[in-house]
Amino acid sequence: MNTLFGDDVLHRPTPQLPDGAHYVPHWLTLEQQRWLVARFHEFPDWMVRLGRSALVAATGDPSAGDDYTPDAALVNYYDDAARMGMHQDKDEHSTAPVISLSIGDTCLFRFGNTQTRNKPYQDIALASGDLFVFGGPSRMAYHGIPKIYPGTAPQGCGLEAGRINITMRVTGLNG
Ligand SMILES: O=C(O)CCC(=O)C(=O)O
Ligand SMILES: [Fe+2]
Repeated sequence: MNTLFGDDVLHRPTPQLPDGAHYVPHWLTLEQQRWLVARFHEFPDWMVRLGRSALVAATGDPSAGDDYTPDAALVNYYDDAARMGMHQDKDEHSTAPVISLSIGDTCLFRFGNTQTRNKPYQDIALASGDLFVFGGPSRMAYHGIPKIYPGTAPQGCGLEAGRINITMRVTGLNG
């Protein structure tokens, strides 16, 4: 085994598991692991194009998307009771804008300041189809979702209930 702490060093006793639980050590070969990891780098071109056109629409600057190449997207599903606490999007090592698209139920989006998770903040109702961009001096603004408004998804948006939010990001990571 080609690892620093193989099974000979890091002893991994075979656990006794209850019915229905199955543990298969080393099921994936290294080649299969490499293949799977490589799949994570296949960010779809259509989403890069979507991100670029969103930036152009948001800023009104026809060249705003030229240097923008998102390499990650987070998709969150919110049911009636879901919330997201105030936070900064700071896992990325790039200062490029975050682009947020909303589909389904309207939510209350709390968009705050870059210093604290508390006031001053603004509450904005993000509805299905809305685009929100936070870049430049707002890139590190605290934000969160205190509330979903159930039953507000428009007919034809593809979602019967709940809300989907897609955020595109430039991670600035090579990994
Ligand atoms: O759902 C939203 O509009 C915000 C999502 C968000 O802040 C995040 O995914 O980091
Ligand atoms: Fe966020």
